[in-house]
Amino acid sequence: MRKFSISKTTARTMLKAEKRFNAILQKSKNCKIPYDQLYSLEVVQKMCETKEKTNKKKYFVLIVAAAFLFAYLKLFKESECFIEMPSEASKIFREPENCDICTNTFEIPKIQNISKDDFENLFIIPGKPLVVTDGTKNWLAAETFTFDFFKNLYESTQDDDYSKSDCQFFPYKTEFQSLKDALNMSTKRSRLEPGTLPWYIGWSNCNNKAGSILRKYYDRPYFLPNKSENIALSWIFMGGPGFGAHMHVDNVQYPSWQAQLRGTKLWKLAPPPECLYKCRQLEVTVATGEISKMAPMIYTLYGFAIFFFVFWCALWIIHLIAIFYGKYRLHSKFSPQSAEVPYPGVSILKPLMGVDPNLFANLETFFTMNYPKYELLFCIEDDTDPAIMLVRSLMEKYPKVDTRLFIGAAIIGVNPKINNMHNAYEAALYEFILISDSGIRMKEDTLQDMMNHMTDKIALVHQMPFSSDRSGFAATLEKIYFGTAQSRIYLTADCIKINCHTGMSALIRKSVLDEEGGLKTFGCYLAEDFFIAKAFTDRGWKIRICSQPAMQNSGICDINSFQLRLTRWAKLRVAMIPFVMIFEPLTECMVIGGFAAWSVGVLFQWDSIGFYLIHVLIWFICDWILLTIVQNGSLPFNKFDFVIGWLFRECSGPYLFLHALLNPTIRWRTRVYKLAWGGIAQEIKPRIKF
Ligand SMILES: CCCCCCCC/C=C\CCCCCCCC(=O)N[C@@H](CO[C@@H]1OC[C@@H](O)[C@H](O)[C@H]1O)[C@H](O)/C=C/CCCCCCCCCCCCC
Ligand SMILES: O=c1ccn([C@@H]2O[C@H](COP(=O)(O)OP(=O)(O)O)[C@@H](O)[C@H]2O)c(=O)[nH]1
Repeated sequence: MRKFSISKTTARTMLKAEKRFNAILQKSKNCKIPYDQLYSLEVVQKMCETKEKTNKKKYFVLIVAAAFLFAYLKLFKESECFIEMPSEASKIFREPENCDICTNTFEIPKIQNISKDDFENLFIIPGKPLVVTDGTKNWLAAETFTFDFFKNLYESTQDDDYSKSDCQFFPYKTEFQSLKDALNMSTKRSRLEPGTLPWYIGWSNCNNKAGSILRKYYDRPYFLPNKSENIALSWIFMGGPGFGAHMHVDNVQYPSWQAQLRGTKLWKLAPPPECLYKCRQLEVTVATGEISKMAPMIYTLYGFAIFFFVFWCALWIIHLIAIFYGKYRLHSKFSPQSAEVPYPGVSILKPLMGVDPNLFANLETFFTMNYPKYELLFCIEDDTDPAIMLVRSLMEKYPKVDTRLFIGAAIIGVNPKINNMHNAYEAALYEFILISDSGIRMKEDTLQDMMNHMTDKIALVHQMPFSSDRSGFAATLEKIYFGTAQSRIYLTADCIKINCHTGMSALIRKSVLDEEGGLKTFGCYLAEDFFIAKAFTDRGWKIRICSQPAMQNSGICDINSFQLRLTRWAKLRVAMIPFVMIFEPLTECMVIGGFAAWSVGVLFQWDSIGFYLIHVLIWFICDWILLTIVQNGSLPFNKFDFVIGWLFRECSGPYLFLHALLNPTIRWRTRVYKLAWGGIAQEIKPRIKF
């Protein structure tokens, strides 16, 4: 039995009927009834009729479909596709772009004299845009192609097949229905005269006669590779400002170029939606005579991204050097020198100014040092300074310690610390000088440790600034700063032999300083420490840090004075070494993290926020490791205090540096100075009497 296209109910009925009919056939066979007699049955005749009718219907449908196909092919025989995709649907169903064509492209380069090979390799193959500024040299089109020229051209060539199906006309925002309509606008309007409606139109030329005339006025651009094909269809766009084409997709299969024959045109290239997070919008203004090819290139921003990324990598190397060098150099055990080679004598200069709550205890540590031969030379500028009383009481307490008190400063330069120490320096007995600031606390063996590092080629041994254990947030902050941000640079600089001597505690070979003219030579600088070390290294001597960090233990410990001190130091550094102005802020975790996060976004398309957070976390961990190395024992605060103190320091650091840059005058204790580039200081206000 044949099956027809039928509903389910009908199919079931037919199946039943078929079964019954088969049963009848079987019965008729069993009863030996011939088949031709069955045909006489009414039901069989009806069934045959239905089959014939159905066949006729089928033939009819086939004929109609063939007729439609024939008509369609006749009508649309020029179309490439059997069924055209509606233009809106083609945008939805277009294949996604490979974003490599626009990733890392921030600018459209303007180039001249480009070779065919360069054009092909640098722009065509990677699909990048460019503007060739000498693209239309020797063309007559720039002078010839005017509105009137096109009007005359099309009027004189109208009989050519002007209405070809591939002739396209874009009226944009104008009211024109066709090119003919547009070319018929008033002369005033065509010249964009004030008071007339603006216009901007574009069309593809499909007029063969007009095409061959047009081609006399321009050439194939010189930079197009020989093998590149030229499509005969030319597009012409003209009009005034403000009425240009809207943002659209040019669905062209080949790279295209556009010559700017008159005026200028702003091109905006937007990435397709699938590349929005990888590419950015580009803009370029193409001037008369320039040819632009659409696509981008890596430029200044890319250069910056590489710079920041490399700088960021260098900082991680500095982190590692500081950690490993700190572990190796700091707190190393030493064996005291044998009695046969006795320790040389040391004259210790203690410049004092005023009294703080810890001064007595700090000074006392100098009377109890385990060092065989030294003298203590206290220098106090002002004879009314209460520090005099304090020193005298210590001298009485430790009469066996060789101690002298120098009251009154020599005026040999602007640096008050040098002025204060000058008389004592001149009276010093020993071949080594220890300059030690008032807030420094010594351990019994600190001077031994310093002297142990004073080998033959070394003329200056200094202590890396750190701070003693004190309570309060300001003390925590100080310890975090000196044990992390400053130690990092200090240790790395010492490791790679860069001068970063801070003069709060420095053992100096006096003979070398005398060769430089003594302390007074450095009285013109506020940062005498830096210039002393520089003079030594210039003479071929080495400087190095000892294994014990300097324990600053001033009794004045508050956030404001700490920040003022850091700002003052920053001003000194900037004046002495101007490159610090740019590089120092970049050594800050939060600042370089931001730049590096941006860089990796540009260079590798990594997620900037995630990168930044990981950067801060690892930086934080490295700082914690370094701080524990510098402390070499349990810290006087817990991890939570460290987190708060560290965040405060890291966030305030860049601000303090900026503040230092914006306010270059320097206030140091009772005096105010200004610094010239190079570090020479000048006092600008008379001394303030407290
Ligand atoms: C790729 C890396 C580039 C690195 C750029 C480095 C920028 C510097 C960053 C941080 C600064 C930390 C510097 C270390 C300590 C400086 C402390 C300081 O400023 N001290 C000055 C003031 O000291 C007091 O001055 C008055 C005196 O009487 C007191 O007794 C002193 O305590 C001091 O004058 C300056 C000393 C030297 C400063 C040198 C700074 C340049 C450091 C460049 C190091 C580069 C290391 C690069 C590692 C790769
Ligand atoms: O006018 C001054 C300023 C400072 N000093 C001494 O110089 C050393 C460093 O001073 P300060 O601690 O103020 O400098 P900082 O370490 O903050 O740069 C200390 O011993 C001060 O007593 C001095 O003798 N006269």
